[in-house]
Amino acid sequence: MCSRDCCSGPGGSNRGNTCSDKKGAKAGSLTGEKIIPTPQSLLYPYEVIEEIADFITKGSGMRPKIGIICGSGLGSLADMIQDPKIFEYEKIPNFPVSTVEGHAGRLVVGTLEGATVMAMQGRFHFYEGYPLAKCSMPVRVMKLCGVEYLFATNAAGGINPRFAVGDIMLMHDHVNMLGFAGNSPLQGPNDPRFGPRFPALVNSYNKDLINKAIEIAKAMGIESNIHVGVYSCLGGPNYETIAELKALRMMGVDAVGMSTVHEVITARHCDMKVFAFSLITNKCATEYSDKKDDEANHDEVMAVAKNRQKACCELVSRLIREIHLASA
Ligand SMILES: O=P(O)(O)O[C@@H]1C[C@H](O)[C@@H](CO)O1
Ligand code: HPA
Repeated sequence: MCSRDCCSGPGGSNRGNTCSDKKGAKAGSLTGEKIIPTPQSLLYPYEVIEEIADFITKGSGMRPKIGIICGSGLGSLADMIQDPKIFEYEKIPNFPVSTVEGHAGRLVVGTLEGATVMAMQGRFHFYEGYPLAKCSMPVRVMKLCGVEYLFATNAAGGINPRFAVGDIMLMHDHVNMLGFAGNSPLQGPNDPRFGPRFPALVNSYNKDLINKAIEIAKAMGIESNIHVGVYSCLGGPNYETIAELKALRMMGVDAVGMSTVHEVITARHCDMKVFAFSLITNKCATEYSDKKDDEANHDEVMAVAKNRQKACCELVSRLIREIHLASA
């Protein structure tokens, strides 16, 4: 049994894949260590991503243009897809499995508002024990399937006091807390077939798509529930302390979650256009109190997502329609 990350972690086994231990190499090093740190980018070489992408494009007979990542409780975004071809994660070679409630664990390929799309009904989080490169590996699969636009969605806690539960925050920037701690999905040798060694991240969130989404929200009559703001990803799985939330607010963060940022970094590295939003599922307290209401919990997150799925679905489908019409 290999002790490297590619073979260990949730979902565990290395299914049919890339690990050199399979070919008989011994885990170990000159110093006798049993665990060899593997640079993140070596976990999924280009050729492996290409194999996964081929599996999906051949299996679906499609080259999707738009990729969607469904946040916690937002799996219904993928239920809108017409003529869906469904790939259970556990049946996709070298794919991790989803371990979180509200993340079904399947890839859905089909059409939505005339556009070809692929949606992840279930994403991978750092706190599940996956390294960031593994969490965001599906974004590279999307790229090699032909995806040009990434729609990333998440459930998040609202730190901005103006935000109410059920509001939608269009992301226009992020604060990468895991990056501050020295972690990146791009860590390790760079493969220029994906993108440059030092990608710039200013203007990561496509302004045209944000503006179109605001227009759509106006047309839907939900303008007062829409904000534009800054998201930050922490490692989780614990929710934040009051002191952490205060610090995030001072840094200009409006909403906090446990995903998306590393997916956006990976998408921008390979030059995808990005649209992302947070559904505010709970308000984060930034003052000390004894109120139990101040404590976030996943059941509440899921319940709010369920209540607001209709609005989220409409926003996403209308925006996809605009992209499709503009390129037709
Ligand atoms: O996958 P997302 O970011 O939507 O999920 C959020 C963060 C945690 O996974 C979970 C906490 O309730 O919801
Ligand atoms: O308050 C939160 N913090 C972190 N992640 C979250 N996901 C939903 N709500 C939250």
